[in-house]
Amino acid sequence: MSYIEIKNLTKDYGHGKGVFNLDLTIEKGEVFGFVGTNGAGKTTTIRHMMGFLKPQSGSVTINGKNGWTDSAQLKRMIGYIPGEIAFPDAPTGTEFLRRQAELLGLTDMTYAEKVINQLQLDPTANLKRMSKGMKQKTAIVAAFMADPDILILDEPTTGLDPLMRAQFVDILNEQKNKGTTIFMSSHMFEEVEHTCDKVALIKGGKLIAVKRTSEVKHNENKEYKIEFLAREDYLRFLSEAFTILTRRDEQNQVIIGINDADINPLFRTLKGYPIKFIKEIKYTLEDYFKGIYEEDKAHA
Ligand SMILES: Nc1ncnc2c1ncn2[C@@H]1O[C@H](COP(=O)(O)OP(=O)(O)OP(=O)(O)O)[C@@H](O)[C@H]1O
Repeated sequence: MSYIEIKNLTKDYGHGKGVFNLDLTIEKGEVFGFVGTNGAGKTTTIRHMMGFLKPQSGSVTINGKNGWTDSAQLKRMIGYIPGEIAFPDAPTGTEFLRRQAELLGLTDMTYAEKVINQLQLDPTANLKRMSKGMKQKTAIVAAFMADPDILILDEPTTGLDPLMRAQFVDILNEQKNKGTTIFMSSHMFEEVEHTCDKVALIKGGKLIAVKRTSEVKHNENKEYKIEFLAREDYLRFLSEAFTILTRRDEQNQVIIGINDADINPLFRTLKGYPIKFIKEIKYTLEDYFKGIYEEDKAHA
């Protein structure tokens, strides 16, 4: 049995909204990204995982425990960041975190303080007057402070500036190295591409595909952009035996598609050409899912 199992999960809000027959499995220690546009069903799925919603049909099981009937027990072992943060009434961030720690039976605040420092948060501020980013940072500290075995994070970087996003990725990676199982939603592929082991795409409440990020990174089909210094060289190259994907005549530029096995012949050929530059165009997770999306549309 997988560490987290979502089986046939359905919540039909009507008018095609909700989640439908969702199946997902997450292994212990895996970092799993859950991507979808606004309204795709990410929060609905996560709220079922946290036991805030009862499945209409299907189930969520985490570490052998039922997401609905064992939810009190599960909540104690999961660090959770909700999609919309609504803090209980507390005068300051510090007081809120103190109460959270008390609820969790946490006495050692060393790790909480480490995260506070990493995020450069001043928790002494009035909770109600905190900026969106500060609130988000406070929620991150609250979710991480007990150093839980599972983290369920609903768009955790909302409101964080790029520098703080990078800090957050560092904290995630520390957790990943410790073996924490992490499930995080996002509406951006680039955000999950470098942190997650696997990424799932949800659209209209249905699972479109799941992909291991290493497979995308190590894709053996590459694209290269090459720009030639002289027109005649550019024209001469067009008749070589390479797959030309795009021609940009006015810039003497081509984009070629090539398999790793043919890289050496390419560079041998290019020795006879004065080129301005050659650059690999990285194949991204977004490229992969765009392809799946298009196929899905074509079959719809
Ligand atoms: N209680 C509800 N009653 C009716 N419709 C709902 C309810 N909760 C959510 N929905 C609808 O279900 C769909 C999925 O919502 P959900 O919040 O899960 O999306 P999401 O992927 O988290 O989106 P976002 O990125 O905007 O947070 C949306 O169209 C939403 O309006």
